[in-house]
Amino acid sequence: MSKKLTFVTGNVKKLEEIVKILGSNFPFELNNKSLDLPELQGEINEISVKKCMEAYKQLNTPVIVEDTCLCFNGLKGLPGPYIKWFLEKLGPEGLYKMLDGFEDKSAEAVCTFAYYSGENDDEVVLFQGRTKGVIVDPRGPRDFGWDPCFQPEGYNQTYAEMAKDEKNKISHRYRALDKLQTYFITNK
Ligand SMILES: O=P(O)(O)OP(=O)(O)OP(=O)(O)OC[C@H]1O[C@@H](n2cnc3c(O)ncnc32)[C@H](O)[C@@H]1O
Ligand SMILES: [Mg+2]
Repeated sequence: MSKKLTFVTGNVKKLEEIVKILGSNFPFELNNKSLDLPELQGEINEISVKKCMEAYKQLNTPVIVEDTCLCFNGLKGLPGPYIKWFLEKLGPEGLYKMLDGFEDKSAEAVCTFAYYSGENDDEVVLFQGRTKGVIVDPRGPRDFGWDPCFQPEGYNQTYAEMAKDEKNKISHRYRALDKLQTYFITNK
């Protein structure tokens, strides 16, 4: 193994899923570093690029970060990147109630990985995965974020009710990691 990459997150549940999804099929050594990185406001891609550069500034080594958004179509994409704060204050029930006055309960979970090698001519590379669904009255275990109120399209279970392996086959995170994996396997 030549390259070492550092994945920076303060979220253990994210890390757990990433390790499971990648399994042994990843050509680089992936270390984890827990930092609470500042997240600037803006559009999804811009936030990810800035988060990645901030991680690089702090660690000075090739880094990967991930940012997850939950976009309500009825609210024109909000809370989007601000979902963490909405979830923290309102909980999954409150997220569902936010859509009370809206007929459209559809939403999209968006996961963006950002990688920066730190090498001179390189830029931050993004890998994005999206999963469509609807926001429902929460059902299932409460161990990971907004999982209880997100029901993926074509399923009658919420992410929280699904077996972890099943979520990991269709999730926003899986889809983003699939692209990231292909990139690193091709650029070994
Ligand atoms: O250190 P980082 O990686 O930023 O970790 P974080 O917890 O701050 O994560 P984000 O900034 O990406 O904010 C996303 C929010 O959505 C939650 N979340 C992320 N992925 C999720 C998933 O697959 N299912 C449910 N909730 C999720 C997460 O717990 C946060 O509250
Ligand atoms: Mg964060």
